[in-house]
Amino acid sequence: MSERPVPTTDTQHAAATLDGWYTLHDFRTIDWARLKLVDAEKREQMIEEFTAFLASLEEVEAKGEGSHAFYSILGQKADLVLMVLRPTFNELEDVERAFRKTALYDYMIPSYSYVSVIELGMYRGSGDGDPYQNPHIRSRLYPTLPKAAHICFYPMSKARRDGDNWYMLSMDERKDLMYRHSMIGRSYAGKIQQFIGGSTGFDAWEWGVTLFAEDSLQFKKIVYEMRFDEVSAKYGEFGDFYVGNILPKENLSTFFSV
Ligand code: VOV
Repeated sequence: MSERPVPTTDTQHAAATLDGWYTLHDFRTIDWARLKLVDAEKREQMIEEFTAFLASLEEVEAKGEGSHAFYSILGQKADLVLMVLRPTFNELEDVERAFRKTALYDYMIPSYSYVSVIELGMYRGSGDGDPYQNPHIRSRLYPTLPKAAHICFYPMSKARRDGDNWYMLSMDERKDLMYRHSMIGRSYAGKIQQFIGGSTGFDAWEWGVTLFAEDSLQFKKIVYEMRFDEVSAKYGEFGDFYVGNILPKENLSTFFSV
């Protein structure tokens, strides 16, 4: 049995999508001035408790029931991001609740958040059979997020301007443009892993783009190269970019040392 109805593509204006796990990006800024006032022993206890919270997320991931990524963020837009993937909105809320209960949470100021659902476009169809039963497709819809050295997140939309309106293009035109986009993407195989979250109706932009890489320079290279590609050059509209470094739970003491 398919978990979701199998979409058909060509008869509709909207490109059919396969939809996987719901995704929350929760960006937080640490209130360092307040944290400095906490004595060292209490701070260590808080870090221990937070480590246990991250370990509980790892257990869910090990069971294949969700995934997460925890990264520090460079610059002043945020200090941390917890990216969480779960089968339902309710389970995302469960994670938010558990996060809220940690003592360290009280020293974190919300800076940005983004809600989406892992999405695969079906511009080129999905092959024979029920795509939701195809192991390759499943591994992309319900992924275990990489533990790569670096993350880059940004929201984006496709333009709806007079003249350049993505949503007024024919399916064939969009298919052709997306094919060219995918060819650039493929040239970054082994360097960048991308996760596209569809967010129309969920958040302020239409997609949340999350990229992972071992070499942070690859983010600049792919985004710059794509700017010259028609899909991005004509139709791409972008929000703020958030970049950062993996934060393993073993490094929390160093991260929170003040
Ligand atoms: C590793 C790089 C990489 C690769 C291989 C890749 C491939 C593909 C394929 C094959 C497809 C279509 C089918 C599907 O699988 O969804 C997509 C779809 C999409 N992409 Fe992409 N993309 C990449 C990378 C990649 C980047 C860096 C960006 C940001 C664009 C930029 O200018 O900053 C992006 C955006 C998107 C979006 C917003 C969509 C959905 C658009 C829609 O209208 O539906 N993407 N993408």
